[in-house]
Amino acid sequence: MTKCTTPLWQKYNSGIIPVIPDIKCKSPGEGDLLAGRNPVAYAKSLAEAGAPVISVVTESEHYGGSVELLRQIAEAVPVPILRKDFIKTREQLKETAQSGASGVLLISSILEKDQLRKLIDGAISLGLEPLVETHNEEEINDVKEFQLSFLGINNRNILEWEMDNGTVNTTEKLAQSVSQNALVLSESSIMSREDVVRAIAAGAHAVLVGTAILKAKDPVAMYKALSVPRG
Ligand SMILES: O=C(O)c1ccccc1NCC(=O)[C@H](O)[C@H](O)COP(=O)(O)O
Repeated sequence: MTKCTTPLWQKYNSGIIPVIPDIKCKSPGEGDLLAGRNPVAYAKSLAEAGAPVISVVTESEHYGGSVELLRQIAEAVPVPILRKDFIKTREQLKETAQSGASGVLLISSILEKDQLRKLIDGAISLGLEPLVETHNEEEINDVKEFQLSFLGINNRNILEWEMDNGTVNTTEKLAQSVSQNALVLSESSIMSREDVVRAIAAGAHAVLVGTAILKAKDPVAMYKALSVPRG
């Protein structure tokens, strides 16, 4: 039950910092991010560049995504796909599994603890690897009772719709407080190699990057530039 973390650990153990590209068609802060590109072709190019996992934002109103896009990318790309959305129900988990995703984001700030527990169990029972996302010390403490293989630290407060200035400082503050033997993913606001190095030095094992790759003149070159050797 480690569909996403296995390839991430393999990359990490090979000495390269694993970078998960995040595909979002637009964002509240940046507007259109695809600039006329086909998101499926974009996903394929990043898988070919070495991405061990690809993340797809399916929320439609703010990020322009869809479950249909998730399905198309999962069908076209030979690496595990992680679904990012505001998942609150078992129905959404079923839809995620049926679309061909391997992992699913569960956001601790929008879920009661019991609801989160049920969704973690539900995801696992459907063959999905849950990525449980936190943003502050309280949330890190709240999820300590769960045995997690994949834990996210979002450098932004997702409830502010990307209008806040997230920084890797959040990962630097929180990564050492993670008590599980989990793969720790630093998400959002990672713009440079220096940010990647800082996140890993703080205790993260992998990073998730959307905007910096999407906005680069040459996304594949940017992807490779961010995939730096570890320490
Ligand atoms: O991260 C979330 O909790 C989330 C949930 C549902 C839809 C979108 C969500 N966040 C947006 C992202 O996933 C960011 O695109 C991602 O963290 C990359 O951030 P950035 O590199 O700053 O574009």
